[in-house]
Amino acid sequence: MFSKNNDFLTVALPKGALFAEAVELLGRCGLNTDQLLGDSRKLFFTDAEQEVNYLICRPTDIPTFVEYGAADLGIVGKDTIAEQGKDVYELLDLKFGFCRFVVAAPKALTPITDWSQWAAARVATKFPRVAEQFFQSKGLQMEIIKLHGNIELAPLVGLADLIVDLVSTGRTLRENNLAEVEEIFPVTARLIANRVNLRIKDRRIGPLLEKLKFHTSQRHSDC
Ligand SMILES: Nc1ncnc2c1ncn2[C@@H]1O[C@H](COP(=O)(O)OP(=O)(O)OP(=O)(O)O)[C@@H](O)[C@H]1O
Ligand SMILES: O=P(O)(O)OC[C@H]1O[C@H](OP(=O)(O)OP(=O)(O)O)[C@H](O)[C@@H]1O
Repeated sequence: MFSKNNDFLTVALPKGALFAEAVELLGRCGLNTDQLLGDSRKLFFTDAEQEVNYLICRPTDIPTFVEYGAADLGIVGKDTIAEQGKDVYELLDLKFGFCRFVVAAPKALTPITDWSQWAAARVATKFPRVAEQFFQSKGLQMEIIKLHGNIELAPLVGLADLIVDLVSTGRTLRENNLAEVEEIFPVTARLIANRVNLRIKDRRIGPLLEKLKFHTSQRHSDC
């Protein structure tokens, strides 16, 4: 059962691309993650011995669970944090989930050297806030079109002129005849905390944070 005992630490984990590495990192820090490794449809797990609850959440929902204190800690990409601007405390760069926010365009139209010719262009993205801020910093007022995925389709079918999206290997751009125009900022997974619970549960969060710092610094020097 999910424990509502206040001594328990509740950690929100992102299902999907970041899940396996998040679980592996917590395991390295001494948490018993065995329950998380099975093929289960359960959305929460409780480790009564270590007094930890784990919530399995959609990545985009992690900041909400943490902001409201339903989870004390969460693991989520910097992309999601930047886009949502929720009131959560970003504790640590976990140094996995490496990717980059980029502007991309149909390959034939790149490189773009003169942005003034793109004023009022249509930009498809899952991240309207990040896109808006980037183009505003260039003094450009673009028409931002919010999509929920497969953003690379938009320029191919004339829905948009440009996209703002995450790139890791670059394969999705390449296979859809798009090319990177400009990097916006790099992205990694981050540890976030509820601002109030961070103080109240310092006894639980402090030691875990120290272990995570140690293991993420090791990880960096491994690369
Ligand atoms: N190609 C990639 N390479 C590395 N990391 C990535 C890549 N794509 C996304 N990520 C990172 O993984 C996080 C989760 O991505 P994932 O695709 O699992 O979920 P999502 O579909 O974006 O979330 P949701 O289902 O809540 O909309 C992203 O927020 C980003 O930080
Ligand atoms: O550079 P690559 O290694 O090809 O990775 C980039 C792709 O990964 C992400 O998509 P995801 O798989 O999360 O699907 P989505 O389009 O539904 O967000 C991102 O939105 C790109 O489409």
